[in-house]
Amino acid sequence: MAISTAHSLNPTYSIFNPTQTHLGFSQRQQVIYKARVRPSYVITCSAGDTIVIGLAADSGCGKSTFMRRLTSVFGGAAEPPRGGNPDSNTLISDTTTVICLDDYHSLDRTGRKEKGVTALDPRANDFDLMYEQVKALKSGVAVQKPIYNHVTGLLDPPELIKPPKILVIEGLHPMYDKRVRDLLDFSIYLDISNDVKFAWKIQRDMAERGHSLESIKASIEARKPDFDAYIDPQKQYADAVIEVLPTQLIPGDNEGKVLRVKLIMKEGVQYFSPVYLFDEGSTISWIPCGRKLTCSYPGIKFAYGPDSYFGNEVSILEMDGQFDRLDELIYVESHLSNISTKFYGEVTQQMLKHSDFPGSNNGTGLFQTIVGLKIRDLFEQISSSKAAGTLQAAKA
Ligand SMILES: Nc1ncnc2c1ncn2[C@@H]1O[C@H](COP(=O)(O)OP(=O)(O)OP(=O)(O)O)[C@@H](O)[C@H]1O
Ligand SMILES: O=C(CO)[C@H](O)[C@H](O)COP(=O)(O)O
Repeated sequence: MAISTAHSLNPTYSIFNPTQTHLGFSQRQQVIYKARVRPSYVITCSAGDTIVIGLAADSGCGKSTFMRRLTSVFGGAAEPPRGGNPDSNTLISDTTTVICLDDYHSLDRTGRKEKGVTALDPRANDFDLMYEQVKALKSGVAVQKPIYNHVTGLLDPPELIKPPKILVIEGLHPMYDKRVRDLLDFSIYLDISNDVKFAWKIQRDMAERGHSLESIKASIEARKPDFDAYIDPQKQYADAVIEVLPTQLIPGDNEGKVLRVKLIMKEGVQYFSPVYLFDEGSTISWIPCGRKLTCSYPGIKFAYGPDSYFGNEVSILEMDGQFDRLDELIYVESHLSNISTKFYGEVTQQMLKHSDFPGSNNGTGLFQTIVGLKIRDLFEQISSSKAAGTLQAAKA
């Protein structure tokens, strides 16, 4: 994608209204903030073919892991912008650009502390800027996106983001603001139940970040009211939800190691046809353990069927338990339809390729991989329908 002569767009496109105050920022704070993040736009030659995917979840719920699986489906490594801020949250590959919506925090760590708001509170985020920039990228215009630095807790100088083929916006609020939501071609919500979230947080923040059990509990409790008010309700808008629950195969289990995972897929979404097990629309329960699939205690159970979710018609595919041998996943894959693979065994191949990623032996990894393949399929369908439209217009 070539970039034409860079120049600012019409000043009326400016994001910041000088009369608007950002949650009671002082005059000085506003000046610093605006200087840091005020975007300078660049017009590109792109025809605006970018498709936009939204991925919502709370912090520590597997968004990065999912993104690594998704970018791998398209091939090529995803890396931060070359020569840019080493603390950038952006990941760029040949096909995809993943931006983290934390970059639209309008209050830095100190600012949030002073105002007594969490990062989940919409008042700590700049939805006008998020909307303008996602809209610009979708229509082929590069933007100077702010960076929220998780190391320092400050807003860093912006980085240039060019319109990619696929733009993924991941974070706390991709579906909160209707204007941003309406720009999404497909949306996903990772719904991690409290017990499981707690187990994952302990595992990561205690082992890798040296936090105490008490501080992890306190941080989860402090975020919960805002999580319930602003993050969780977004799942009603998602085209696909990956819900992660404690297993039902071990009565009273609270270890969070064996998981029951549901893939909830909305019916009637353009360019997306839900995956099914054995027979589309039937209600099925399947225990695949036996000669073709090795299962140690507590085994594996699949379920599939139609259902309703927030008043929408959905299909739900469920897996409870974990795989002993990933190569045998091919047996399960061969019973799934509409998985949008390009060759027999592609799901199994992807899972084997990333067997070291968290969740590779259970439904989280399996369903994330399948959603990645569905996104590739959606992208290809949208691209070919746009190409067909362009050809027709040229003929007319
Ligand atoms: N499917 C999974 N199974 C088990 N543990 C998982 C799974 N996904 C994530 N985790 C755990 O949660 C931690 C956070 O995962 P990840 O970094 O992908 O989440 P995130 O949503 O990107 O987090 P953050 O927003 O805080 O950067 C991992 O280190 C791992 O311990
Ligand atoms: O919920 C979060 C999303 O990742 C973070 O807590 C939020 O971005 C604030 O970051 P930090 O804790 O580094 O100040």
